[in-house]
Amino acid sequence: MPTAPSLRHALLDDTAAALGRDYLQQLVNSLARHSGAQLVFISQQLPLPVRHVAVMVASSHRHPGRYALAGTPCEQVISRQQAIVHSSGVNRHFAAEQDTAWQSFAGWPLLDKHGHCMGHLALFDERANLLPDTLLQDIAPFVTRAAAELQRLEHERISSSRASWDALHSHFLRQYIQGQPLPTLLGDVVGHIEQALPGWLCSILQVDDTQCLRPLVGPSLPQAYTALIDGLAIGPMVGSCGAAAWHRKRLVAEDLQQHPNWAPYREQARQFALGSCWSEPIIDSKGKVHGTFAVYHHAPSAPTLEAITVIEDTARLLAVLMENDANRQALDSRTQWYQAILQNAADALSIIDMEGCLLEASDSLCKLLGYSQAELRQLRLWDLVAHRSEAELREQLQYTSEQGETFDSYNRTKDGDIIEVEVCVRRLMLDGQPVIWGSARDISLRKQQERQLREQATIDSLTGLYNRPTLLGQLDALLASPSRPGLALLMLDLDHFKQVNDSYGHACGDATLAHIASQLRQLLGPQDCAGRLGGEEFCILLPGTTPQAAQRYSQRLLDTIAQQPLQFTGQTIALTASIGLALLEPGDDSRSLLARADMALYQAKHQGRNRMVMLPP
Ligand SMILES: Nc1nc2c(ncn2[C@@H]2O[C@H](COP(=O)(O)OP(=O)(O)OP(=O)(O)O)[C@@H](O)[C@H]2O)c(=O)[nH]1
Repeated sequence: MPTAPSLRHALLDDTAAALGRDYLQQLVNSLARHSGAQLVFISQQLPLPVRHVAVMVASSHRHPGRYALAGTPCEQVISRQQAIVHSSGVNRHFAAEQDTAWQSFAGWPLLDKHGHCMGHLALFDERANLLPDTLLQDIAPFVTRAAAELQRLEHERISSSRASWDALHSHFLRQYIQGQPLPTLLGDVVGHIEQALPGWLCSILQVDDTQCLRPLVGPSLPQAYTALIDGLAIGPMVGSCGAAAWHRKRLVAEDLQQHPNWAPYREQARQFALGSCWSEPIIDSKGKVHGTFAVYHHAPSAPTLEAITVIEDTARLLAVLMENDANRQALDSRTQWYQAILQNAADALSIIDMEGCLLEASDSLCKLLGYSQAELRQLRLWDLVAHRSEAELREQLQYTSEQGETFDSYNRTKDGDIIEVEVCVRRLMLDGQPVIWGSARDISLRKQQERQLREQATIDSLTGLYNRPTLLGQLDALLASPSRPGLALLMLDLDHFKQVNDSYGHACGDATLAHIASQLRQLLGPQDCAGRLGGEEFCILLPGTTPQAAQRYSQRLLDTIAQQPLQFTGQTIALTASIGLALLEPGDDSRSLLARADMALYQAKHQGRNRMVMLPP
């Protein structure tokens, strides 16, 4: 055995130019050569099962390969993370059943920068007192360097395995984007992991809206076990997955028979031969816990750094997939909802771009205008709107606000009919482009009804002449005009109309009134107007007339009535009427004018009927 400085120098010389695995090999060779030890090796902790190591580099083929630490002096080195030297009698430190001739032993733990033990450097010899007391000190810098090289190799291995995981993750994301359904993908992810890492039994659980666990994937777990988990509420002490989801952080139960969270489930764990369960919550970008990704082993086991990396990366991938899928589902149901609105809306809905092209049209719009969806998409707004030019409509598209506006418009149908519509428009952004959302309602019927109502309110339905309020309104309007041109007001009343009703019936009376109205209408000039004031009494306004012309008109009217009797159901009914005529005088208002005409009519009746009377002013 060389002296301490020369051992250090010898090791330094032998290992100076080496790196990584070469360094470790040179180190054990050099140490064996210069110490004279029969076996020097460096081990690495195995991920599984726990407390096993594998010899990585050795100075001789007498090394044990993979072995359990229990019952060996190496166990103390690794579990206590302490260097140990036995100058003699190390065979007593082996378990009784291990028959070994080793006398001298020295072991150093190889720690990573976090203090985690990666393996150890061991020296064995069958001779006692071979190793100097200063060995621990002398070799310390080489142990540090060996640990660094081991860690570097481990990082290299992890990063190359990570690169292949990353590639796998990209593959799954691509598959998802291409439309692969989520359940299939989750099954594929787990399948890949279980194939790459023998002994891993993976499961993906979902946390549902009621905060209960729902198994999604777990091909290698017994079905009866999966069924037990189904519906379990998450909680701070609920196994590994329930607790991981609850605390939103990884929960590693290395030994299910020991871990407090598994106390209620120990029997099941034994029954299904489950030894450990490491569970990682699946948390999306918004912090929502979608579920858990868990790894079981049949034997108790602790995850290595690499295993943790795989678990974390997988949970991250699952979070992306599950978050996107939830968004996709929400979007799908929203899109379906919009489609349902679009297709079932009573109003005609459309989305139009700034060029007037129809991007979307509801079935009700097709029905309203008589076009098919395909035909509508070939048309522009100006093909469908009547009475407005393309330029006007383009301008309106530009100035439509986000708040929206409502107005009446006219649409042209495929058959060329014009329909009146009430339109509601509003500016929206669609895929980053401004568009106009429009809703049109056919108001032709409403407008027609409004017109009818207006007519009913102004026209006497039996005769088609103005009714009393309208005629009096016309009179007021004429009197209010600043020029106040000459105006004659005729009050006409049928003679003995009661007898017509009594002799021929009420229907004949009605026909009589309509007959008189038609005769009256034929004699009206373009400025004149006539109305039925009630019963068999009519009123005629002759604006811009003279007394003579008004008298002539009155006489012509009386003559026409008398000379053109009513023909009713084969019977000829002779009719006459009386007229009271009043001419507008200065200072007259409608009341005084009407009163004078009334008075004149009364006199006409009194004087024998079938005549016209005009009272002097
Ligand atoms: N058929 C019909 N009869 C009406 C209507 N409005 C009023 N009458 C009838 O018209 C008649 C008016 O009778 P009177 O006021 O006595 O007038 P008259 O018989 O014409 O006699 P004089 O005016 O004095 O010549 C009544 O019998 C009313 O019932 C109507 O809309 N239709």
